[in-house]
Amino acid sequence: MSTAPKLLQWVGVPFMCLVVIVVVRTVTFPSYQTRPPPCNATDQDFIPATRDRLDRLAGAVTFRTISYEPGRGTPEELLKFIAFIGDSFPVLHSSPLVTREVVGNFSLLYRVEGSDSSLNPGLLAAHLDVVPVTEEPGWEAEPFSGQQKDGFVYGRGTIDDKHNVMGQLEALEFHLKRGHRPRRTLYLAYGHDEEVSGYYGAQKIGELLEDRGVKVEFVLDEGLTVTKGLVPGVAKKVAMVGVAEKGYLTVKLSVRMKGGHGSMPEKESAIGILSQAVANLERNPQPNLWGSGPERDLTEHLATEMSVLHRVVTSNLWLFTPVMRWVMTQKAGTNALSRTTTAVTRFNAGIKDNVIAPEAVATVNHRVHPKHTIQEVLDHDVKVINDPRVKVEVVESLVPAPVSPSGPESPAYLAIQESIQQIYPDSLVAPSVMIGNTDTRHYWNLTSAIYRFSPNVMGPEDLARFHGVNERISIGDYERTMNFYFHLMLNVDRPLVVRRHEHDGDL
Ligand SMILES: N[C@@H](Cc1ccccc1)C(=O)O
Ligand SMILES: CCCCCC(=O)O
Ligand SMILES: [Zn+2]
Ligand SMILES: [Zn+2]
Repeated sequence: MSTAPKLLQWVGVPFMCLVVIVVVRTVTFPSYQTRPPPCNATDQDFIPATRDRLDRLAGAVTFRTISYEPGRGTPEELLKFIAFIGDSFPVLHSSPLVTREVVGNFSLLYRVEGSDSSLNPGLLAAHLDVVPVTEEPGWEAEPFSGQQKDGFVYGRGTIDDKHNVMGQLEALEFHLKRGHRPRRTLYLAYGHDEEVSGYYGAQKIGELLEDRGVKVEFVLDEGLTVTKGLVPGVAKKVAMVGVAEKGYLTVKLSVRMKGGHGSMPEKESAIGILSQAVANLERNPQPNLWGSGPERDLTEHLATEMSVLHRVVTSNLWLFTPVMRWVMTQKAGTNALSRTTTAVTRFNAGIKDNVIAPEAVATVNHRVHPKHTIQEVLDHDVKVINDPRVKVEVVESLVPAPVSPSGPESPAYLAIQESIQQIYPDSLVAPSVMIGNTDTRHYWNLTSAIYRFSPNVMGPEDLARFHGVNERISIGDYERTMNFYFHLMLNVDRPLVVRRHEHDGDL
């Protein structure tokens, strides 16, 4: 037999088999998207973003409740904010159903007594503090003004995380004002130092609840959001519910050399050596683990909603994972889902123009992929730095969170999904990995059903607003935030058993 037919036989036939398998899997790949039972909410079951509600959010933003370091914040601002909250929600604060405790001097723990003690309490979390404002220019409104402009409320904390604090309290106030008596006891836990790991706030709340033997049905804290234009190949909005949370590892790099007069420098300096180490870290990212952890579920939950080419790839990850690994690293948001990230967040050296710096110090902030270990991340750093003169020290670390149940195995997850779909009927919902860290680390012993989600919409251009310039929330999104919590409080106020959710294809 001549070469050509033999080549065809040896290459053509297997290739055709491959094509058939890829096509069959694409057309038969299951849809994970479902719709909840019809919502029987009436027009009265709606919280409008009225002037007074917007003014309360704007008022909350004016308090400079900045966290700098663990144990170093702005106590007087926190006390003013706490008093403002007390004045803003008179029904809630005078209800016989509600008790409020101040924990760790500046954190708040509300308990709303439910009538059915057979139901485990639920816990909604958020935080009172914010990160500082850097000297980066570009704010279109004063960062602590709460200014309402062009349909947005501007300011530090408007999406991280005062919209959740105020949105939850507005929803509860609205329920209680109408005489609603919850069946399920509900905790509202507001830490005052989340931005510096929550050791004096949420940790104390978690310990206090544990000491009381409290077990909760679920925890919902801040997290990723409803996203648009973030998932390659998906035109619809995608609500990403964090069922997992990356760990973190903060590393201090330091180099000590001989100082001296700027006129007689040695061949190498502490600054130069450390700069090279930092450059090596940035040029050699931690391994790409996309597809080995819960981020795979996010993609597979959206496969049937994607444009054809993306759908072929995501329905055949057995073959195309290397392709996905490349695609997902092209943008910061999806890269953060794929690997342990490396962010050099501080670099300090030198005291005077004509003095050789005897020391250079840098801080590296890693967010650890769920399938990575702290030691593996450290080993990679040391290997890549490849210079014994650079001292590598662990400042703080946290292992990745346990993965919470999602989908049909988790009624709490479905109640969150249902609430999202009632507010964003055109949005898809999928489990995801929380790429930042939250106070939920302090609630691991209270339940295995821990979720991270914030009910506002973020596009690619919005991600930089977290901890960045022009943090803002649209009036529409704040209205949807309040109403998400209104519906959630109703959707969890029954025994959480799995209810049949119709598959999109069934409708
Ligand atoms: N939530 C903030 C601050 C934080 C960092 C690390 C642990 C806990 C909280 C972040 O993710 O950056
Ligand atoms: C990315 C969303 C926020 C992460 C938690 C925080 O910075 O408070
Ligand atoms: Zn936050
Ligand atoms: Zn934050």
